[in-house]
Amino acid sequence: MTTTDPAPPLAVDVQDVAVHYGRTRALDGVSLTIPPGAITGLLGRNGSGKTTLLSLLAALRRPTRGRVLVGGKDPFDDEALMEQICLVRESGDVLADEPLAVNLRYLASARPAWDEELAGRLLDLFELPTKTAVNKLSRGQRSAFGVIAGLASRAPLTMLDEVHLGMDAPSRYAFYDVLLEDYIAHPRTIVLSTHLISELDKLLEHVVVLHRGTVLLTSDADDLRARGAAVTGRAEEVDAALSSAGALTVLAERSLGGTKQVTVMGEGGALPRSTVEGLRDAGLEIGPVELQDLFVHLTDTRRPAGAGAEDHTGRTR
Ligand SMILES: Nc1ncnc2c1ncn2[C@@H]1O[C@H](COP(=O)(O)OP(=O)(O)OP(=O)(O)O)[C@@H](O)[C@H]1O
Repeated sequence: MTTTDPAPPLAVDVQDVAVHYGRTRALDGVSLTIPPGAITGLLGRNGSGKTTLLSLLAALRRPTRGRVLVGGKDPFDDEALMEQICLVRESGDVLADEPLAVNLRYLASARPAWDEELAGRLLDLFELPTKTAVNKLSRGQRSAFGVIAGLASRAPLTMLDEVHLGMDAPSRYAFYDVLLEDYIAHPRTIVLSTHLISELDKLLEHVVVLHRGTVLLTSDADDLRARGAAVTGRAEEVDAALSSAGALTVLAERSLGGTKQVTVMGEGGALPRSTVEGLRDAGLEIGPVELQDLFVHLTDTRRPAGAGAEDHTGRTR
């Protein structure tokens, strides 16, 4: 490999990891893998352990128990490997009193694959003032700076921890476009921790859901989408077809005028093909399930543990 060859995307392997902050178990018995060269969504409710997990992958802390491997190696105390790992957090790891331009020069010197041209293009896109100190920027401007730091680093493992949360909608959608375009041109492992699941749905290729410090689910995103379907049609036709469709779990219902969309999930895994065909034969439109609906269902703490499947009227079968 010459010095100009980009480093390959890095895989992540987390083995039976625990992180305890005093009596708080931020992570407990967490084992998961993150595939190299894919965009992974790290999802979880507030306090589920996302930031703690990312800080382990970036070698900012050691686990209380277990092993973290990035590209097959322990990143802790491995400077060459740490250069390949970029974590951008909303709190920002920046020279807060220094102007943006100084921060960008620092990043360019610290990141082997830093792309000056991309950084400049994003500065223009987000209209950031380069002479202003970071601590004088608005929240949205600081978020945009975090996005620039993450994307222009082109790190083989790039992790953005809710960094785009403070950006307004046009800026966020511009970010998603640039992220996808740059990821296709320069494949790397990207992990996005986010609460804005519906906005990112189509970008995600792999999903990890943490819940109360444990792994609730880890899956290829398309396999997850195939567990359910969004069924749309005239309200009475949707109701009639679903009531004779067998055991299904209703994730969400939306109505507009006489039209209804019900998002359903098959019991214990994928939705049977025969069920989908039956609904289609009834003249209903079948679309993919939204990850947001699955996420809300899976992490709904109001649902009693071990509750049976519900039909579309909410009755347990
Ligand atoms: N430095 C710390 N000291 C003590 N407890 C902590 C510390 N950092 C996190 N925790 C606790 O660990 C748990 C996991 O926190 P973490 O920040 O990893 O969650 P998160 O999923 O990123 O949450 P959010 O979505 O709200 O940002 C929480 O209960 C939190 O209160």
